[in-house]
Amino acid sequence: MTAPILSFDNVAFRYGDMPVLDGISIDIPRGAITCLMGPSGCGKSTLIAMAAGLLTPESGVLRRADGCRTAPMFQDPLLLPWRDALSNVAFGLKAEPIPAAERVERARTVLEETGLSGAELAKFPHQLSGGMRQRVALARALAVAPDLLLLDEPFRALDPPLARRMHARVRRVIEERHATALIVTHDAREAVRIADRVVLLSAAPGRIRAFRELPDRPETRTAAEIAELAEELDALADGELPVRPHPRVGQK
Ligand SMILES: Nc1ncnc2c1ncn2[C@@H]1O[C@H](COP(=O)(O)OP(=O)(O)OP(=O)(O)O)[C@@H](O)[C@H]1O
Repeated sequence: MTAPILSFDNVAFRYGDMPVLDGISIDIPRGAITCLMGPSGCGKSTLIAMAAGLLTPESGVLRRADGCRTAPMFQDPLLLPWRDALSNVAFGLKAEPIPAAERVERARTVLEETGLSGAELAKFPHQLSGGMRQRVALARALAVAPDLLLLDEPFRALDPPLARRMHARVRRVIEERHATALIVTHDAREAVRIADRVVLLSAAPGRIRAFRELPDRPETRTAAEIAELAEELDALADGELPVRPHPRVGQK
């Protein structure tokens, strides 16, 4: 068994005196997509920020594999307002040992794959729609060829056909590069369309409520299977199905 790329061991976190996460133990295995779901305010974004190294657990241990390149994307796309879409993505590649012209070409390719091209690439963040800004932020995360993608509701502002294209794009990145993704979503169908495994958190302070390893590869799931699995996840989240105990979530 290869070591997980990310591992939470009894992690707790609080803002001031408000507990936000408690007793979080999860292993995130390499080469898979894990979706994180749970009620609003249960600490999903906080968990992503900790995984990105921006917040430190109050207690417990959070381990990232040595040399792991992490690319986070937060709910509010943090784009540089004085750079256009192309330059925002190319700027994210600044640390790469490649010539500037190549950075721009790579940025253009990834943006085109997220459905942005032509005049849109020269638009500044304030000239882009919310969905376009989100795609620029997603392109920036994908462009750096990360080992670990941390995506907080990355498809929220996209129309359904575009969201499905982005699901396929993210999956391709994961499979081609044997990368890993931890993705927050509120949408059980979306989770089933993209994920290998789903972690459900309870209401605040977030604890792991349930874990579900999904059968087969997402792209082979039929519409009927997607509907059935999504219904099951919703029922688990609503407490309508018994939660099976697990020794350590996600351990294979
Ligand atoms: N910087 C902060 N300072 C204080 N409290 C915060 C801060 N960020 C988040 N919180 C609080 O921590 C709790 C968890 O927030 P978080 O954003 O992690 O939840 P979430 O599960 O991602 O929510 P949502 O699904 O609505 O995006 C919420 O009660 C929120 O108000």
